[in-house]
Amino acid sequence: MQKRHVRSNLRIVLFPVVIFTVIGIGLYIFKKKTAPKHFEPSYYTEETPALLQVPHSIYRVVRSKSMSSTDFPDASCRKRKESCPATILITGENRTFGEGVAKAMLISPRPNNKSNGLVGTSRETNTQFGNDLFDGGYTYQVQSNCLNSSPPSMDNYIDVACVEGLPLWRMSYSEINNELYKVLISYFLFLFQAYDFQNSSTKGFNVNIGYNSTYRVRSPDQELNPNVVRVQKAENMITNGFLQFLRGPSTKMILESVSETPFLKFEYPDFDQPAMMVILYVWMIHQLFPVFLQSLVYEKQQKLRMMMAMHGLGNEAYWMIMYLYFLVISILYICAYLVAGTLAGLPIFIKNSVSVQFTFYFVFMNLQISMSFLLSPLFKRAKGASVFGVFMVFGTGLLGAFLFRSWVQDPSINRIWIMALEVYPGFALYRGIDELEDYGKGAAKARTFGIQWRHLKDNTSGMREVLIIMTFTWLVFVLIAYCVDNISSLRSRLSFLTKSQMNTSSSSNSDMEPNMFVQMEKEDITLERKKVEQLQNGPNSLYSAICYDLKKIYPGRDGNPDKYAVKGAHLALPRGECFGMLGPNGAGKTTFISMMNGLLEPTSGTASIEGLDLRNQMHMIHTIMGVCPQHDLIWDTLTGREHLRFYGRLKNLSGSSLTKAVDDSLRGVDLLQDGNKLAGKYSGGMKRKLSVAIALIGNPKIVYLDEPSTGLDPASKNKLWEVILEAKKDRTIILTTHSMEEAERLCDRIGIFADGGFQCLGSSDELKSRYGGSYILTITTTPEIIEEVQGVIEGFCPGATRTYCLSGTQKFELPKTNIKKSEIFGAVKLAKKRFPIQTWGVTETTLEDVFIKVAVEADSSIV
Ligand SMILES: Nc1ncnc2c1ncn2[C@@H]1O[C@H](COP(=O)(O)OP(=O)(O)OP(=O)(O)O)[C@@H](O)[C@H]1O
Repeated sequence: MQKRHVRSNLRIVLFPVVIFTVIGIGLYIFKKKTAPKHFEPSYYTEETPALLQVPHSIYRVVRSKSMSSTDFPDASCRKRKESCPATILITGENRTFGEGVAKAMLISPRPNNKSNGLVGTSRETNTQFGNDLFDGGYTYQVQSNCLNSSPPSMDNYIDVACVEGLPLWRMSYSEINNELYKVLISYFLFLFQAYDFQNSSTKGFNVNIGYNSTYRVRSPDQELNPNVVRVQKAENMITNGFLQFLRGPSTKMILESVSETPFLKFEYPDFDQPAMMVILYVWMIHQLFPVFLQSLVYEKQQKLRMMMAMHGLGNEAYWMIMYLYFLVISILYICAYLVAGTLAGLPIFIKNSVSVQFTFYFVFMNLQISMSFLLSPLFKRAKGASVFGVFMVFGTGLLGAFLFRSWVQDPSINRIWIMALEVYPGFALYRGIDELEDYGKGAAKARTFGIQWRHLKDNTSGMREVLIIMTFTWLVFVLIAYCVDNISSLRSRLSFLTKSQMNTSSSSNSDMEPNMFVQMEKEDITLERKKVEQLQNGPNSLYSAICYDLKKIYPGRDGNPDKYAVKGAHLALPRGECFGMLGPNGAGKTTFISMMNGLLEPTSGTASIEGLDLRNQMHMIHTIMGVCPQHDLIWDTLTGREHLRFYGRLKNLSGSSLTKAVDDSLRGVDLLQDGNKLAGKYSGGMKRKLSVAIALIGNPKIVYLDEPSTGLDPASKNKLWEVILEAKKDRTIILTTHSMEEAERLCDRIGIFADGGFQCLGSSDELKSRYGGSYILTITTTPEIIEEVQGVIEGFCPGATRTYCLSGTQKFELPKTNIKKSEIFGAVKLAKKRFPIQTWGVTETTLEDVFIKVAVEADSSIV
């Protein structure tokens, strides 16, 4: 069945490919345009100033009572901005040498704070070099003193401050370690740097450098390892100090900067005002929602789902098939989306973990499918559902970007509210994609990796939050959608319970019914009722379908009284019988058939089909039932053969027996040549033939045919009748028709249904002899003499009644008991001598006459 949308499914799955191809081309052009001309085509290397890690003023260590050393700066320096010195602890075997080198290491005062002398930053980093120098935080010039320096200022958009380096001598490195430990653990303060000159002298320089190792990075195996931050500059400073100590200030050995290996330099265009790319991704992923919703509503609107149910496809199976079908499309779509996005070179796809991305989209797709099931009962028309879906998708993207995003970023909004909003799947999708985009872009800038599974361990992770919420919402939606879908059958089961209680509490419920039900029952109807009552006592292998007093009352709405559509029908149909139901419009035929095929729940009474009870075994009855509804319920996008294969499978046919059954069906209804044509391109008659073939495939035990030959040409009609006559041999057929010819040709018994009940039952001949014991005389004269003609007819046949009179043409019913056919001929001959007769004729009663008579009688008997 699901093959029917191959092309449209392919179009859907290729949609992201098209979009990302366009974006990829756009980015390629952008890249070409913006690539620096003086570099190799698109490769680039970046220089980073070599920096020191300097603690921010408030974290620099000062003297306190708990510390044994008294040479630390006084705490009063904290009151003045950036005036606390940065302490450098030094030790070694030779104090004079060590203090000399440390002093030479610090650069002389530079009053103008020019960036030429920049050496340190207080900014945290998780890279060795920290090339984010210009991204906030103070930048320091470490000098021997800051007496003449200007206060912190802006230089080339960088805050530059002078910081005084304060070397303090300690007796041993263990003393330094002791102080470093105390300072760090007890006060959360940081010393600037520590140097152990060991046995260094003017002849040789051996140094051990102490650095701040509180910056940590995660290693690939998830360990938190200390990051060796900015040690290069510390090393260079002390080496330079040693050189200057030996050779004087004119000799310098300065590490200015470090260069990375070349990398592909490409800044992605910043579309993110406001979150344009995120909106696009949200639309692309969410666009399957209207497709699914429309598809579900379409099957309901076209009654295809009902048709499938009537052929044995249970609710659960339908759910499963549709769900899996949508899921397969979704998975293909996600794959196409991820591959196309990656090929287009977008960071959100390249930088983030593929498995995280796939999991996120997979969970959302499931949520989206369950939401389609949940909302589908709200719509009657597929177009309405589709329009709603499209608006919802577009609205979600826009609301997400312009409202929801700002709420997420606003720390003053309680997280609970954000989580409540994320219960709406569109916002959860927006949040997730926004996270992926942020991680992707950030990673592209820093040339690291985007979101990984380990990021989801963090309790504050937005992705973790939406994944949990979406999974929860998905399960809830599935549960609610399933309950809503089954609510009608649940209700009917409950109503059946109350009805059976009613039936057991009172043997007859006739006192519930209005007086108008009470009318004289015809003899044939009484016989049928008695037969049914006898059959009620035990199963009978001869009878395929038995109706026990089926009744249907439609509840009155808007102040109207209840409508008694079927007032109690008894019927016993032997196997192999084709039973015809005739009746005027509104008589209750469709209601009766709908109760029999499970579309409507009887108000009371029941029926047994092949021993199965209509009230609680309908799902089993569906598997042995075939239905040709009044209006063709077929998929325009499936071929006739595919229809038959689908319904054949529902009837448990498979393999070669299925192929044979399909071929025989197509041949039977003369559609073999057009079997592979789309049913949407069939003519009205061809569709009708297909509907009949669908009803008969799979050897059903009982078949309902509602006006099967409507719209067929005489030749096709005859062919179809042959098929039905052949089919009725080993099954029971109930057929409704307005064609007397069809009823007479196909039906073994006919029941005329009027005013909510059978008015007569019997074969065509029985009915004609029972209800039509008269000749019909049709006579046409000039209109002026119709009274005279009527007088003559009534004169020669007492009891003659005029049933029709229009512009000179009159019809008379002449009771067979009062006149012979030859006497009619003689009388007309005599009449011709008195007045001119244009045309005349005598016929026996037809089924049509019986029909009209019975219908009129039923109509006039209504109180
Ligand atoms: N859902 C409903 N709610 C209320 N009344 C209904 C409903 N469906 C049918 N009826 C009424 O029940 C009566 C029987 O309708 P039904 O459709 O069974 O007649 P019918 O014999 O099939 O007519 P037709 O030959 O025109 O199809 C009609 O008076 C109709 O108005």
